[in-house]
Amino acid sequence: MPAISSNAPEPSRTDPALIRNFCIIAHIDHGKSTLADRMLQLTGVVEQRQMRAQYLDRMDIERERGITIKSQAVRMPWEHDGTAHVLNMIDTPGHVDFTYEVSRSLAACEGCVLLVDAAQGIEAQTLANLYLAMENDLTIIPVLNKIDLPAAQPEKFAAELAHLIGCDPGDVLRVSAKTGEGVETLLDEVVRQVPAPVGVADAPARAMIFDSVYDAYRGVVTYVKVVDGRLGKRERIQMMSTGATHELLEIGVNSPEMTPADGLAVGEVGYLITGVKDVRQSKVGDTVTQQRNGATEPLGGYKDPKPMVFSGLYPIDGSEYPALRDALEKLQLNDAALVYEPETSAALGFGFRVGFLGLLHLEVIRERLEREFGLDLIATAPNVVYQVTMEDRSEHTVTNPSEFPTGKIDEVREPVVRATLIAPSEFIGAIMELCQTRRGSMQGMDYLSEDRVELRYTLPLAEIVFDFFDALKSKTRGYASLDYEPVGEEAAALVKVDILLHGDKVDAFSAIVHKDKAYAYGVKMAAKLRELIPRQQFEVPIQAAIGSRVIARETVRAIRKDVLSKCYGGDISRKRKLLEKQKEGKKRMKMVGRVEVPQEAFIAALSSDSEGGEGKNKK
Ligand SMILES: Nc1nc2c(ncn2[C@@H]2O[C@H](COP(=O)(O)OP(=O)(O)OP(=O)(O)O)[C@@H](O)[C@H]2O)c(=O)[nH]1
Repeated sequence: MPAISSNAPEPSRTDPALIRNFCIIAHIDHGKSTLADRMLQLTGVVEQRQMRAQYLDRMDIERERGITIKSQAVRMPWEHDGTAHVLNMIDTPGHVDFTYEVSRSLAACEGCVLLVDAAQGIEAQTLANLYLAMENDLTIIPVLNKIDLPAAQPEKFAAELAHLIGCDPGDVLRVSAKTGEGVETLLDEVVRQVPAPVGVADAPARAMIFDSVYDAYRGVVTYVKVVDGRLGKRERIQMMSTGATHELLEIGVNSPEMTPADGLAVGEVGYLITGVKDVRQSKVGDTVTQQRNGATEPLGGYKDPKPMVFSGLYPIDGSEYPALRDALEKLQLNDAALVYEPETSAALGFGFRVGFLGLLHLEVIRERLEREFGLDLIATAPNVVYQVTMEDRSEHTVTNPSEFPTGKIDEVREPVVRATLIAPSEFIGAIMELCQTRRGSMQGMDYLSEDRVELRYTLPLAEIVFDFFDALKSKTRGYASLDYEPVGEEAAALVKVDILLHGDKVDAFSAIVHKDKAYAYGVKMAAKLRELIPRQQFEVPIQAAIGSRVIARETVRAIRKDVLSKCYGGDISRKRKLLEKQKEGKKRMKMVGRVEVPQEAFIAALSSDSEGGEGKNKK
């Protein structure tokens, strides 16, 4: 186990003036992990020979145990001008779904490395992360990566970056995370440019939680940055948002293995273990203090993560319902943002309505449920949260379209996002057209360089969650990048469309849509179901309706399926066998009023694969 290298001061005895806390922010694939690996190697935290093996081993363990044990913050020694410094490199979750968590991680740093691929230039996530870093007043070190690539255009993109953050193109560092070129200079610049943390050493301890992960063996591991005072081992600590107290079983730093220490002092970054089993008891953004003579004022704002997107999750095999409940419970131990409650649907049986931070979060959870827990699931179309004000001024929060209130509605509000799209300028028209059809309103447009452009839109979140990204990729041949952040709610002309089979509502297909799109939705769903529902012994009308007004109709014609028709003659046992067989088949049928529908039909109708068209992924 690599110990903290001998030239680095011990935790809790480090002079804050020698500490530098920084993170690397980048668009996906611009080389953040590779650069981090190179830094670990150069600072001697991981030996050259072990580098590859070590990281692959780790991933195996992660896979086997199904947990994330990747270090959230690594302590590295670095000598600059003959003085031993401590660099804490803090990892940030890269995606917009986890913006709150990103901003907490950034709040634990004083500076950041803004890494941009020298062959690609600035992308949407680069900007989103940059803005967060600016909000947190971080010192920004602009760096171009992959300068070894033949396709690299360092001059062009250095100018782009310099223009964006307002510096001289000559100040943009150039590195190759792959070959290691320029990385030493970068580490020196981190020491030179990033300010040392400041805090009051003899005040009551205040430490900010910037991450907490669940480990099957050790319970919750909480990552903190100590802002004031000192946390010592075996102390009793208190979570300031809830007042809950815990004994500190272990305190230490990652270097990159967990290395226990006596304590953590001002400006230091490390981990705490208290034996709690549920990440919700150790929330990102909360402040930790001592129980005795603790601080009275928590650090900066603490927010509960708020689910933005909801979907119903149902086991395809109804007997897997308890397994699904157990699996969700387990995932929640490591994911404070995951919320769920039981729900029943006439069409799909017993399941859960699950709330997610965004579409990526939904996909990750769904995939984990299927892969790690072996569940076969059907998910209803994702929907956002609507606020409905009735004429009598009562307010309703709607997370499930089938629960949309009936009666006199005054106003329906939906969440809107501010989206940033970056693409080569030849695609401006295509992007504008797409945003237009998704009810977007343009806020501005800037040229990043002569042939690349940034477009800013506000868009209803509901228009983005479904297949916006896929449509964008296919219209721009994969060249556009997208990022967005919630910016509140807006009133819109929204209506609920119900789908009725033989006069009975099918809850799983109710949707809240803009009134201009209600007709198209109704026609599409009715046509889809007509294909999928087998003929019955009577005629089955399929209708789409807004309230009591029918907006589309299809009909499944009647058929009499007489299984005995071939059995003239009188073999009673044969007849019985056939009737038994027919009964078996009916077990997999769901009854909607009088209509029998095979569950497969619901599943097929809900899966977006059957849609085709622009929505499908052409990555
Ligand atoms: N040629 C070259 N390739 C690089 C360099 N840095 C990273 N790469 C490659 O770029 C790809 C993405 O690198 P990662 O380090 O995984 O990027 P990342 O930003 O961490 O990506 P995510 O973890 O997916 O967000 C990998 O195939 C790397 O090998 C570089 O300096 N030169």
